[in-house]
Amino acid sequence: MTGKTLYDKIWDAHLVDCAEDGTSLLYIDRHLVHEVTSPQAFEGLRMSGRTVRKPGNTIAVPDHNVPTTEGREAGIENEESRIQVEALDRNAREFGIHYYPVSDVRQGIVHIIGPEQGWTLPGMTVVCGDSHTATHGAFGALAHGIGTSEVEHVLATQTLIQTKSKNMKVEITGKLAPGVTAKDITLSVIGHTGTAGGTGYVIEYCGEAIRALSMEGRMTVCNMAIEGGARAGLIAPDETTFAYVRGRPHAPKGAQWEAALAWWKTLQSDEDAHWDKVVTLKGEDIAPVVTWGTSPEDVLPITANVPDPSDFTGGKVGAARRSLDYMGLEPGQKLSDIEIDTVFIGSCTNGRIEDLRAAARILEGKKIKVKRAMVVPGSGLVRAQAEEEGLADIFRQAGFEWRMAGCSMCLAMNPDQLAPGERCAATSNRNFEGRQGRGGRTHLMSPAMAAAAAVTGHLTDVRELMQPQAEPA
Ligand SMILES: CC(C)[C@H](C(=O)O)[C@@H](O)C(=O)O
Ligand code: SF4
Repeated sequence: MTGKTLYDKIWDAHLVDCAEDGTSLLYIDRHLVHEVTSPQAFEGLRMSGRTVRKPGNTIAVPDHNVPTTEGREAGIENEESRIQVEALDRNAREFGIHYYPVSDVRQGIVHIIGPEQGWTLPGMTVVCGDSHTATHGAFGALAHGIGTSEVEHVLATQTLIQTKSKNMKVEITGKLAPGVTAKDITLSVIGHTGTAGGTGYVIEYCGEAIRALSMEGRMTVCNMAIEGGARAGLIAPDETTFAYVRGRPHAPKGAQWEAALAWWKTLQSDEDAHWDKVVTLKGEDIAPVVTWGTSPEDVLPITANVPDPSDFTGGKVGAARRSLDYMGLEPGQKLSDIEIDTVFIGSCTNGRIEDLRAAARILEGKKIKVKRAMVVPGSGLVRAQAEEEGLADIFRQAGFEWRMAGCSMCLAMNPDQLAPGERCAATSNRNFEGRQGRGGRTHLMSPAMAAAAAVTGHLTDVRELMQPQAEPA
């Protein structure tokens, strides 16, 4: 008998039933809810006279539609947005689930506050009506993004119908060079596999370069598993994970902590586990990257040039031509010559404290050369910590707007939007047409790279701005 992968282990531990055709019923430990994909689900419960099966394991927060300017408690102007947030307010109170309203300092992007509050723990099944639920896989939790009808199903039953995916291993060997971050890893993997490379798989990220990442970095990597087509992303829990989780408000305490820890330590893929697909990248080969097109797979090292559509084959020729047309770029142009109008630092990919620190390190003592730049911390607590550490002052002095927590310009469901043709260096995860506002042009990159673009006014190799590191004694 072959061994099990981490995915197999969590799956088996939550399997309630499996039909002959493979249709399975999984028990769900945590259900995270936001205002966009939940109104009809709660309405469905109401209409059928049902309640939430496990209100104590269900956590709601408004994030996509919330304004990020101060005084936002006064209300939301846009009617559609206001209706969604008001519905969540009402549903959370009526169904008695945990709730973090905008007035609560713990409010933030759902995928940031789950881990922050200790709701996300190793070995759990976590679901949310949101594709970037993959983020929680950084803890060695099996985290599925689900649709609104599934949200209703989980609310009512605390279970989810799934068929099992195949196992894919993505190994990043060796060490990252200075200036290279988790975002560069995850974008480079998608550049390598394509946005469909993970279709039908759950990815486990492993290897020395992954082990060396902080929890923040691991969340950045897993966040984008979905952009590579995978059902979920996972990283086996280790001492870094346990240290992050310990003491969080909803993490187990005392004897329960000890018992949980003993189980968590078994959550690794066995040596002889079977992998249906394996991808290996060398950490040393990964460069700071940026996207040039309208898909996350359109990614290149910052030292490269804009590609020529004729470099591609098949359907990609036309896709590249359309991308370049939309992005207003010429083949052969140096990526580092592309001028930027706006910088957006935030999102569930890169809106955590370490991301803000990395950007602030580049910005310290400098001024922005772009038309506008904003930092949108991923949660109220990230914002408070950044203020305490003096990062907010660095951002403000550089000319950045210092905002309240939410999804913001990651997808422009609130007033934070690009104008047609406006070009943005963004730390988020999707560069689709119109993603940040109709006609807006998005280049994805790491927080340090976004900060570098802010101070030079064009896409920039962050390594040119880094202080030389002192040699260790
Ligand atoms: C609005 C929501 C359903 C959507 C998602 O599922 O990912 C959003 O969070 C996004 O990033 O596009
Ligand atoms: S920050 Fe962006 S990617 Fe993340 S949940 Fe919000 S809209 Fe989706």
